[in-house]
Amino acid sequence: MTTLYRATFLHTPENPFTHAEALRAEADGGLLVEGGVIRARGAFTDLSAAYPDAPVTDLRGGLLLPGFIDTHVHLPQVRVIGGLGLPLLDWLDQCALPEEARMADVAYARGVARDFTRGLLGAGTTTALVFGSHFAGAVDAFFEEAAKTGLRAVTGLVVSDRLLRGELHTTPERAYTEGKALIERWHGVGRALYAVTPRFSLSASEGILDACAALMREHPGVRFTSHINENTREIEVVRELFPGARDYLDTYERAGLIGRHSVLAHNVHPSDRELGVMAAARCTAAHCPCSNSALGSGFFPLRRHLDAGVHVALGSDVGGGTGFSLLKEGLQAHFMQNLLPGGVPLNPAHLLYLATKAGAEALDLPEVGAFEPGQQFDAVHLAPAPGTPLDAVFRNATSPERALAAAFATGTPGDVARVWIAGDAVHTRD
Ligand SMILES: O=c1[nH]c(=O)c2nc[nH]c2[nH]1
Ligand SMILES: [Zn+2]
Repeated sequence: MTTLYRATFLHTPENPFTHAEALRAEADGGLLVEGGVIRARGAFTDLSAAYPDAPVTDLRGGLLLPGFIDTHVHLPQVRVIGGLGLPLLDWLDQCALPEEARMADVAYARGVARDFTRGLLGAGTTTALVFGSHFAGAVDAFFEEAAKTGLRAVTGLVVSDRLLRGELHTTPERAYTEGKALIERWHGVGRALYAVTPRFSLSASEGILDACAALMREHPGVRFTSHINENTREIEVVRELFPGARDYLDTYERAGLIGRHSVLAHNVHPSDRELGVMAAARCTAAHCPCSNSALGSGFFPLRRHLDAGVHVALGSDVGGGTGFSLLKEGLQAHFMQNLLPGGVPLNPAHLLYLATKAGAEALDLPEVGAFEPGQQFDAVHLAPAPGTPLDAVFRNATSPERALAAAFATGTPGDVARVWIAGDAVHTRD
């Protein structure tokens, strides 16, 4: 099936942190999509002349962006968003972990997976690196829900063997066998990819990190994700637990877990050595600004990451984060860099890149992240309801870039009118 989409569209096929003019915009643009793949892109008048028989879907009056890519979000925490006012370790104990224990019940986990997937798609997120559950049945339930809805999900069994609560602990042997079974069942099936996921070094012994490394070695192509350097108290505990490690990163590095397919969430308090190793390994820091603010974790040192050459993408970190919208994460990143002495001034091109192409790079998914011919048509149509302030800005914007800035400043999931993955409509606002 072929469709010619007519829209004001923007995308960042290049990295605006390293390329001038990275933001590409068409005020009256056309995207020719055939079988879910973008075949041609340009001014609408040119495309309609070249493809006069293609049926036109008219999306004028809003903005069409590549689908958002969330590189850090927790499946079992959708129902506990809003536990404000606690630092990380207290928030885990009081808010997150009691809910995560409920995921042992697969029927409960199915409901959570539905809420979660709806939250992502409704915010315009089409690809997500998802911290799964400590329970294999819940991870299965989420893979099934993602397959049903079309969401591109990269996820896995979360493993820990200490310092959480008994129900959430496993053993290195079980972590390996359950992980292996899930990889064999899901990795590379449809749009699903597996991510080996020790929760964080605080809750993961060397034995369980070694089990994770065995899964990575035996299944090339699976992704790796965990947390790092989020909170000063957490870092102290990790230092005590791993007296032989040079730093937090080293707890993963010496197990063989750091490489091109590794995504480490937060990294608010890194050392220069850690940044150097992350850059050399070409792994990614998933920056989660709303979570860092809500949990009081600190200001992400974006300048130091960029100077060291570390790739950075964006994560919502639901439920430490405050919702699924990567527009809100972009705005909060902008605020925090503004407030941080020596912070990086972030313009709309940076924000769009962080919310889209940067995530595709992080996950090594060249088929998504922008509107290049040959890429999948994963897209979000922002079309605010008539009479809203964002609608007023859109109707009076002097350029697509101005409208994009306003979308980050004041856009919400309520402004997401329609979302496509591989050309299929996966969400339509009521
Ligand atoms: O923001 C966070 N959310 C979590 O669930 C978590 N677990 C370990 N470290 C974490 N940080
Ligand atoms: Zn997290």
